[in-house]
Amino acid sequence: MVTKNGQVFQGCNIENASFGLTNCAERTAIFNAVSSGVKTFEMIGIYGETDEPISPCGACRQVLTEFCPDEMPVWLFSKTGDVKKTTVGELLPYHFKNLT
Ligand SMILES: O=c1ccn([C@H]2C[C@H](O)[C@@H](CO)O2)c(=O)[nH]1
Ligand SMILES: [Zn+2]
Repeated sequence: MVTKNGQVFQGCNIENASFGLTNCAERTAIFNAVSSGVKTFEMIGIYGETDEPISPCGACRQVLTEFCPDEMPVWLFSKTGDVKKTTVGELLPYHFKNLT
């Protein structure tokens, strides 16, 4: 995750024996930044050991929408170097927003 002021916060998949509690790399990176007091983001790159560019799960998409603007670039990478560029808003259209 690259912040507006040029910092880079990394994340990794943090697995748990109770699978649903696993924290994906994307959310780890966001929480890493937020827990360091940084909440303005420029772009995120997501890498997977996959044949196709990896795609974030629904939970990470929701968290991305809450901390990042819809137009923020999201770069998806595969193990072979293929790259796909998308945005937070494209990944989760019509997303839930806090209305209060
Ligand atoms: O089969 C899979 C698919 C995705 N991820 C994780 C790795 C990384 O945290 C995130 C990327 O979206 O998903 C896995 O661990 N296993
Ligand atoms: Zn995820």
